[in-house]
Amino acid sequence: MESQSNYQMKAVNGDFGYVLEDVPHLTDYIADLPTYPNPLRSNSAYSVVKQYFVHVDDSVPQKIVVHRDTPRGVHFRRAGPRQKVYFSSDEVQACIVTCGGLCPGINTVIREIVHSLDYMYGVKDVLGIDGGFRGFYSKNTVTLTPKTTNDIHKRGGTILGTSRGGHDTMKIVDSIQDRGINQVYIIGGDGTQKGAAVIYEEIRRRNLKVAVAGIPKTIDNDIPVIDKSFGFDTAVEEAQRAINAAHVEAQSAENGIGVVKLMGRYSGYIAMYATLASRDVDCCLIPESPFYLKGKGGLFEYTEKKLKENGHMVIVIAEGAGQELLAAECQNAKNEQDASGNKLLEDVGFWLSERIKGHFAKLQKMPITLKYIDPTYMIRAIPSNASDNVNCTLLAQSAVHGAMAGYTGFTVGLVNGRHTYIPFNRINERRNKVVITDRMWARLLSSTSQPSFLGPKDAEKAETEQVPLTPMVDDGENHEGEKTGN
Ligand SMILES: Nc1ncnc2c1ncn2[C@@H]1O[C@H](COP(=O)(O)OP(=O)(O)O)[C@@H](O)[C@H]1O
Ligand SMILES: O=P(O)(O)OC[C@H]1O[C@](O)(COP(=O)(O)O)[C@@H](O)[C@@H]1O
Ligand SMILES: [Mg+2]
Repeated sequence: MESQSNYQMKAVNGDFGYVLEDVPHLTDYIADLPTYPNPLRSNSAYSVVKQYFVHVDDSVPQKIVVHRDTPRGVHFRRAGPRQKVYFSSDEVQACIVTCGGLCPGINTVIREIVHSLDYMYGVKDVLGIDGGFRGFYSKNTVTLTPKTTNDIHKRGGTILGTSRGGHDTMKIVDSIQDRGINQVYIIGGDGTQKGAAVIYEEIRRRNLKVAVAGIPKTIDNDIPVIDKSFGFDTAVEEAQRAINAAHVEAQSAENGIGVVKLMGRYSGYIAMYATLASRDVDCCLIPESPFYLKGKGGLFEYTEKKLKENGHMVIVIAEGAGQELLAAECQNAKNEQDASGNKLLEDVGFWLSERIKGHFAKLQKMPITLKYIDPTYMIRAIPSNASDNVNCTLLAQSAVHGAMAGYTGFTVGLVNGRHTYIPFNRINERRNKVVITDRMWARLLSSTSQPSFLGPKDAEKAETEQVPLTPMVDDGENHEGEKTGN
């Protein structure tokens, strides 16, 4: 096997097109590190498990659907406990930081990191960083113990606080060094994982024995490579309550329309899954699929048709959808960003509701009753559901096993149902988006019967790009964009 490495990724090539996109290890830049037998060897809960320890060569394929002659392709290192660890229990000074927007399950991840470090590895020193990245250099830390974190998974939000902006690499790494921290657990979304990558690089430049582990958090489910991010299931489930309310309101009025705005700045996964789950939604609008209001095949025409057929209609719109339409109409539209550099969006749900009301008022022959529901923060501020709690637990345990085993510069994530360590650059190179020429979006279109809104121009564009609008045969591609569907 040949291997080539840089700060972020070690690509190891094997036979039949096998590639391991490996994560860095402390021994890549620090020589002669001592090792210790994994304390789990004498842990009564785990010692009875046959093959509890992960084999050093275990890896997980990124592409699970293959043909007979397909090369073996990209693999990621399998997560889990190793026979040897690179930290003794009393040497570890860990810290946990949470950044970016809230998401159900953050507290569960915090709890499980603290509990796993203590109960599995005998680590007692765990610090919480207060209020996101800037907390490293502008606030005091909090001590985290199994006792103080025992029931935090029942609460929404993050007990540590979070923030956007404030990422100052030098100050953060100075603080890590000054406090003697040697394991850093960073819970956050795409922005946070970019921040984690530069922290890791600076730590490596300074030759510090500090493991940096990312745990991906995003309610938008827009982190690439991984199957699904924690909290997503909970959010989709909670969104059902808003959609149900919109449906009840719409059904109970003559020509009733319910409009629900859901999260999704750049990716419409929550809207798509909430729509597919509900069956009460007649139209789902997401950032990836441009739509138009007037004329043939437009939203107004479809709304009139639905009201005539059913007497009511439910529309789900992701907050990032239709922003270009809105900007074209509002002269004084702001082009602002939040402290992390994310685009600040106009309220597209309110805008759409007003435009629909205006259209039917002009028509005169069809009076409507429209109710607009914006449950955004209610959806992300709740505790995680049972399935996400288990998901969070396994992610936290995998992160702890990885750091104890000396891996660094990695994000832990589920790939094809297995926990893996993924190099930061793979997580940070792009954003996961709904692919509107893939099967999942086709399923949605077929379940709502909404128009595809692909005007002649879009169809032409798709044709010139040679993207099949409705693939009739299985092309065998495991499109990353449809990670949460197949
Ligand atoms: N490219 C980047 N490099 C370094 N830090 C970043 C970068 N992008 C975002 N961050 C930092 O990551 C944190 C969270 O980012 P944000 O975009 O708000 O949320 P999320 O991580 O959930 O996407 C913020 O403190 C922000 O300053
Ligand atoms: O109002 P805030 O706190 O900036 O959050 C709004 C944004 O947070 C999100 O939930 C996603 O945020 P993250 O990238 O931090 O996970 C978006 O859907 C939404 O646009
Ligand atoms: Mg983000």
